[in-house]
Amino acid sequence: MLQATPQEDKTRDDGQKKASLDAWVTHYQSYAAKGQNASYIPALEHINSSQLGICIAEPNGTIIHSGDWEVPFTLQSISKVISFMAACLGCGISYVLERVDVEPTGDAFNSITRLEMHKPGKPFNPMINAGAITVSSLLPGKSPQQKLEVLYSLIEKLIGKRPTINEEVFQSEWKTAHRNRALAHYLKETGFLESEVEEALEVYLKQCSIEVNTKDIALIGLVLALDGYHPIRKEQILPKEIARLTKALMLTCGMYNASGKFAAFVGVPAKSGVSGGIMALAPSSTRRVLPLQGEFGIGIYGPAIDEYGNSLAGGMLLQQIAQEWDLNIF
Ligand SMILES: NC(=O)CC[C@H](N)C(=O)O
Repeated sequence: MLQATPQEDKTRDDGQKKASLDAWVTHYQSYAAKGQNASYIPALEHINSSQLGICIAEPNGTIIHSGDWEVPFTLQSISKVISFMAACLGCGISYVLERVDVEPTGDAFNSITRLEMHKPGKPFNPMINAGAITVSSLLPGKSPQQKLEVLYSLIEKLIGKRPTINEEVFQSEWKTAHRNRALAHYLKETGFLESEVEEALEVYLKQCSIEVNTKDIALIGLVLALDGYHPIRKEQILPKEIARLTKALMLTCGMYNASGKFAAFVGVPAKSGVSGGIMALAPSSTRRVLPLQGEFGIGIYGPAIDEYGNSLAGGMLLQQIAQEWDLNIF
């Protein structure tokens, strides 16, 4: 009996995956109208909120994408994952965990309440603003520029290009970051912040303003899925311990106070940002049914967010993919 060559099989398979993504993106795009852009950062308010795009990155270099996958957006809270990894790489896991815990809060990402309720005010985890501002202050380097350089070079290794900052978004948030300033002052008073308040904020808000597209974050997700191994560079970029710890934090705290629901009903490590990005990943699974058995990274963009700050249509799209492709890790 004639059989298709492996190459033909793969092409057909990718075509099927792309057709599924196209259909789901078209379907879920209409749900964006139920969400709203993050208006507390003025520069994000006027972005076209009906956009939805996705990119999948596989270890063999295959990239499958659909919709508005190429549109640039700012990392926002997705940057917390990268700064946490960079701080662990630079100072060691135990040093970082002396200053920030690994417990979910169930509170909004920018909440201040637990800092005062639980003495001595150690931030609960690095995926909420209090923890992420602390982590930014721990990055190696004496000045904000040096700390940011550490971050940029890790990102460059991960995505293969030097990141740039969206200056308009940075300025817009810098001028209005009253709550983040309050958090940073409180953390300074309790001794968890290692740099001056304005310096920590500059690093944190600039990392939030780094511009990416869905392919970039899918690649970062892929490296995490492979426990820190970069399949295109063929290099272990992060120690396995850091990659695993980061994935655990994404699963338990990455979708803010909807993290429990995501773990329960989607079941993959994911991290969102208020600009509408979601970085997710699928570790390999022998239980999984076709079409995707190996590890892969997922990048999603849909700027209309829900009450928790997660992309509304993007979250639904991720849930659909996880269900259809049997990605749930549990
Ligand atoms: N949830 C987010 O994406 C928050 C990031 C944003 N820059 C802030 O600090 O508020």
